[in-house]
Formats: sequence, structure tokens, C-alpha cells
Amino acid sequence: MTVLELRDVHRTHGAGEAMVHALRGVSIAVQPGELVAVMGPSGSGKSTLLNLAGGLDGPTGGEVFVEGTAISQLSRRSLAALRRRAIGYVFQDLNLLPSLTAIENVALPLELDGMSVRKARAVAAKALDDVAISELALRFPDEMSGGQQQRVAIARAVVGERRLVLADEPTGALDSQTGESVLRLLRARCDAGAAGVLVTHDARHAGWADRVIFLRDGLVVDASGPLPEAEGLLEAAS
Ligand SMILES: Nc1ncnc2c1ncn2[C@@H]1O[C@H](COP(=O)(O)OP(=O)(O)OP(=O)(O)O)[C@@H](O)[C@H]1O
Repeated sequence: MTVLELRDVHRTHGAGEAMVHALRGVSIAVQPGELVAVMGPSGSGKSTLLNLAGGLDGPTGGEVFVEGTAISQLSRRSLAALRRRAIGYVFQDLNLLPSLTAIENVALPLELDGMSVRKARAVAAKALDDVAISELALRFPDEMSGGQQQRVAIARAVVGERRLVLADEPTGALDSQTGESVLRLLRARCDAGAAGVLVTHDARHAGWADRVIFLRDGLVVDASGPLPEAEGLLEAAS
């Protein structure tokens, strides 16, 4: 089943002369096992697309479907449950809770979903092990490097077998080696069956994706295989 579908999605901000058309009719579909990179110049609508895909924002036109469900039809409570259970987010602002340890941060969505603390901690410990930082489980975010925090954020995004993983420049300011390991984790999650959407400015990062969608002024201007087509488009845009 298609995990994520945007059908003729529009998003405007503001009104009257100040109205901005962040997205002007975008249609995409992402299948299980597929990692799709979204590229485009600053202001082209990439973050808007990701926020709509994750149900963090609603479209002003068109519809977003997650696993066949139109998310505009969901109650607030159902949408919150869908976000917690099915969707993992790795955003540049990591949103790790500073007063919780690494393992508590990863376990939190599971506990919120009703899993016992004991079981949630066991699942979280496995997720931290998967991203090779099990020895940091009891550290607080400010006791970890940026790369280590990023791994915690990835573990939290995929814990509990989330089927849709959304990443907005997940490598942030990381050095290239650490950044690559974050992308490798995302790729591995998709290879294990999740659908992924990766917003990036970096053509090398887009090289981890199965295909690249290129946005300009809120429209998909090309959807192609990964490199070298994406590099050509980037050069054409600059
Ligand atoms: N809350 C908002 N209010 C008003 N305008 C907004 C809002 N959010 C986004 N926009 C506008 O919508 C357009 C698309 O923004 P968006 O952040 O999606 O672009 P982007 O491609 O992610 O850019 P960047 O690469 O710089 O992060 C821009 O013109 C932006 O100024």
C-alpha cells in the first residue's frame, strides 16, 4: 500500500497581497521501502511539504493520505495517534527533551501510546543499539555531541516500527562522516520496509535516495532518478 500520498496539495500562508503560495498543487506518492529526496532552492516549499506529509500542518487545498487515510478526515486525537505510531520525524531542530535521558527520549512516544515503561525501555534500548550508541543511554542531551544527539533523534524516529520517516536536513551541521552515518541509518530503515522522505540541499545526500523530486516555487518541476540528474538540475537552478 502507498504509505504517503499528496494529491494536488496546495498551501498558502497569509492573505490578500501578502499571500504566499508555498505549494501550488503538488502530487507525490511514496511506497514502502522507498526513500525519496526532495530538493529545491530556498523558499521552494520543501519544509512545507514535509510538515504537511507529517500532519503537522494542514493543506489549504488537495489532500494528504497516510496509508490510505485522508488525514484531514481524522479527529485531532486520531491524528495525534497516527503521528505517534506511524510517523517518525528527524528535523534539524532535534526536539530532544533536555530533562530526559537518551533512552527516556526514545521511549517516550511508546509510553505515550500506552506501552508499559518496562517494555518501552527495552524497545528503546534496542533502537539505541541499532544506532550504535547504547552506551549513552543514560546521558542527557547536553552531555552528548551533536552527532550523538542526532542518532538519538533517529532512534526515536524509527522506534516502534514507524512506517513513514520524515527527515528535514537531518545531517544539519554534522561533519560529513557523522552525517553519512545518519543517512545510512535512514536508508537502512527504508530498506527494512519504511517509506522515507528526505529534504536536502546536498546532491550527495540525495544520492542515498531512490529518486529525487525537485521543487521550485511550490511546484514539482522534475521527478527523476537520483544522480546525476539531480546534480544537473541543481546546476541549472543556480
Ligand atoms: N508560517 C509561514 N508564514 C508565512 N509564509 C511562510 C510560512 N512558512 C513558509 N512560508 C513561505 O512559504 C514558502 C515556502 O517555505 P518553505 O519553508 O517550505 O521553503 P523551503 O524550500 O523549505 O526553504 P528552505 O530551504 O530555506 O528551508 C516561502 O516563501 C516561505 O517564506
